[in-house]
Amino acid sequence: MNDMLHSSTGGENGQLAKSDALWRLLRPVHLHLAWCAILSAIGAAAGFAPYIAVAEIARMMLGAGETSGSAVWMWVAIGAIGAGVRLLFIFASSRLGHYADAALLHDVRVRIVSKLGVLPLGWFRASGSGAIKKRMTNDLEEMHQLIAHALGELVGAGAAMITGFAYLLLVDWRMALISMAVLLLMVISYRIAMRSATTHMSRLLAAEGRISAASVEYADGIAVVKAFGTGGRMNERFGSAVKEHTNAMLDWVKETTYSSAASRLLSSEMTVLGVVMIAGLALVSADQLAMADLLPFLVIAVGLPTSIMPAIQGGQGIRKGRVAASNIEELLQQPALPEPAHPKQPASYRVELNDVSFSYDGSTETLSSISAVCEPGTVTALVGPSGAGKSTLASLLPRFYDVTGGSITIGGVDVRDMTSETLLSSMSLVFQDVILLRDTVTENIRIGRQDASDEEVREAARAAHIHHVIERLPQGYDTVLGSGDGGLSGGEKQRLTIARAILSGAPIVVLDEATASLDPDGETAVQEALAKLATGKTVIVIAHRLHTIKSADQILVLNGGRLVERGKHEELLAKDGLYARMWNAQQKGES
Ligand SMILES: Nc1ncnc2c1ncn2[C@@H]1O[C@H](COP(=O)(O)OP(=O)(O)OP(=O)(O)O)[C@@H](O)[C@H]1O
Repeated sequence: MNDMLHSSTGGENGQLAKSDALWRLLRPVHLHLAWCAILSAIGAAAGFAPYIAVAEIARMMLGAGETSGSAVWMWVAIGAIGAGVRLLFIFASSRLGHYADAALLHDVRVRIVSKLGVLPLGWFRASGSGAIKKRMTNDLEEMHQLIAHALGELVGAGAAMITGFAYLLLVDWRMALISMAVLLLMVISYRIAMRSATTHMSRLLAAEGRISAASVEYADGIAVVKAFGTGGRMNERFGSAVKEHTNAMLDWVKETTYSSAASRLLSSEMTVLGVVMIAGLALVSADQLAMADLLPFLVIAVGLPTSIMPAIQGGQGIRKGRVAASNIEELLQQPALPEPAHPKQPASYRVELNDVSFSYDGSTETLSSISAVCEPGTVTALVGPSGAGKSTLASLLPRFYDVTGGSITIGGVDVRDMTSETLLSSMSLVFQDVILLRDTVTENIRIGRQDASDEEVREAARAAHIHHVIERLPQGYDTVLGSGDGGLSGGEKQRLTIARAILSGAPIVVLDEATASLDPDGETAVQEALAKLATGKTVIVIAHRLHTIKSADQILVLNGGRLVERGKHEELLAKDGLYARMWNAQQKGES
């Protein structure tokens, strides 16, 4: 069943495109691979020489051919040379395969990394880290298997079978055809067993996906599971995914019981031996075949099924490699963020939205005709119901995506006319999903400005009201943080990123206020840290709790991707529109 699990997982659709992708990706090592295949074929063919030598010597002993001592020694020499050539050529082919593999994968890795460096940041958000990791690890591993192993295995197995049959045909064509028929039956029964592999495999993969999602959900939500007992929907989801996986597996096993057993029976050496013996002895007793000519079939035909599995596995390796190559090529063909031919430097840090529209899919407008000016030294708050487009609008400033209509300018220069470096170094981004690197606290803050001294890092931490928290950590500023670290609370992590932003000193600050409610002390600390960060800068803040932006210089109220109200807190309350309704609702909720 394991063989079946690894069999074809895709239909014929797109096979051509996948082959093209593989061909293109392998272009730099085409010559290496051709040599690798040639060496492997010669090695595998030469590997038959010792068996042929044994068969020929046995034939001579039984009087079917030349019996001179020199002929025996000649066959001994041929056998020994064949074994030597096999060792040498298979070794050389494997070396060459691994050499081509190292050269190509180095090249592909470099291309992927440089591509990741120029892709729009929005692509990363949309793809998710899992998909990127898959390209960098699983797909590259499949390519490695193809180049370093599968190709050689497939060609070697093919060459071995062709050489074996060619020799057997020379000995006796009838017996050779009988042996071939048994192997053909084996391949046919294997194909029957694999007939519905695609459907079963998709079902199994879907079930595996659900098990993995349910496991992540379970691990992430373990606190809730423990707090509310071990039952509940999470267990149900996990249980049903496991059950579906088992059923899919059982259905497949049930359906393929006979064909699988038949292919195993036919592929067994005993079956080939039995058929060869019966057919051979029948021909011998009918005086159609010399006893000595039966020997090569007992020695060689019986060994031929052993080449079939490597051939099938090599074929599967190539199929998987093709899918991996098409995934990698898809990534390499993602359009890069266009960089300006003649980059400009902004004269100031006045942010202007001019009739900005944006659509994720090119048809539905997520933002429509938004115009506003954010002056340096002021705070602009973006508010509105969930899904109004606040995060989308904020993400257009650092060019996570490019506007689809209108323009965004900084100091009069369109953001698309600045290099990514100029643009990103002009702004600090403080988002809710705090990313901490697996590194020390100091280095996590120093991301803000690489050349900052330890003292400057501490200064920024003090300004962000996080210094005293860091001091209490086991190794202070040298404590190593990272995903899953339990050392810092949500508010503390956010203040750490604020310290980063303070250190960078970027003149524009885009921040997404935390939606998670902090304890009053934590919230005051975050607010004070933000106030320090914002001083004298162009600040654009996505606000969820309206009381935190009461004193903003301007509040832009978004609804359904449109700018429906703008003004200061009091002015908007007096308007008695959407903002006033949101304010009243939040006041009521809090009281
Ligand atoms: N990557 C994306 N691809 C397609 N549509 C998206 C994407 N991100 C957001 N949207 C859609 O765009 C619309 C605006 O979403 P956005 O996240 O900007 O709203 P928001 O006002 O920030 O909401 P919230 O307060 O809940 O964060 C929503 O309908 C959302 O489903």
